[in-house]
Amino acid sequence: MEDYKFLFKVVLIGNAGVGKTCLVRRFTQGLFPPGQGATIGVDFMIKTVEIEGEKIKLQIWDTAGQERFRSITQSYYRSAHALILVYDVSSQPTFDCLPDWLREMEQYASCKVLRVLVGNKTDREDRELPTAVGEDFAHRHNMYFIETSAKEADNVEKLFIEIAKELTQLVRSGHFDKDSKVGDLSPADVGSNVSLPSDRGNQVRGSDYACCSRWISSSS
Ligand SMILES: Nc1nc2c(ncn2[C@@H]2O[C@H](COP(=O)(O)OP(=O)(O)OP(=O)(O)O)[C@@H](O)[C@H]2O)c(=O)[nH]1
Repeated sequence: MEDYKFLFKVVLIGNAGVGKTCLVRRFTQGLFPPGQGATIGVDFMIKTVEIEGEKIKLQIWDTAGQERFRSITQSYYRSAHALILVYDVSSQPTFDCLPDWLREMEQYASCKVLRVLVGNKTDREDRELPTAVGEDFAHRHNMYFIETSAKEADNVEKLFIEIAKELTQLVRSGHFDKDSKVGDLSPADVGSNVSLPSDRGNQVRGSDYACCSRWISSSS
């Protein structure tokens, strides 16, 4: 058995070009990749972090933002413990699409999923979305909120560490079924220390979202 306490699946979604791949690369490899292409379908990376002396393995799924991959990427929502919905603070259209992404989440993800809204590219000088606008959206939809810059490595570590902390607490409090089986989308190396949202698929009950409605932080 591998040496970790919990394995969590974290899935990034959001419009093409908002910086999902850069956030994942920054966190897992510590770099800001120069001019890379759009994600095709889905990609994943693994990073183990330490939370209160325990090793927590994060399996981070980076999905393609382009519409044509939507049916592939949707199938990854259901086994996610956390969904990170990313928009670009310098692009109003990426923010305007958030309600569509929320509908997708409600349709395809577990109602127990931890939902995080991320406003990326805070380093840009042509910001269109003030912090308060993102905060307000997250608040209204019971999501955590944080602003990041993958380029400047601002809040990226914090984003993933806070998710790992929160998921660890949720598992310990019985929010997820501890020993439920791994979904069919997992790679072969997934060990037995895995917890999954027990309530999958379309059975969304609005009230269940309240359990995930806290803030991580906003950079101001
Ligand atoms: N200024 C700035 N640019 C960023 C940041 N993050 C990403 N970018 C740029 O935004 C563009 C798109 O980044 P990606 O990470 O490929 O975006 P994506 O969301 O993964 O896109 P898809 O794979 O098509 O869904 C690239 O040119 C990045 O260099 C950031 O924090 N600041």
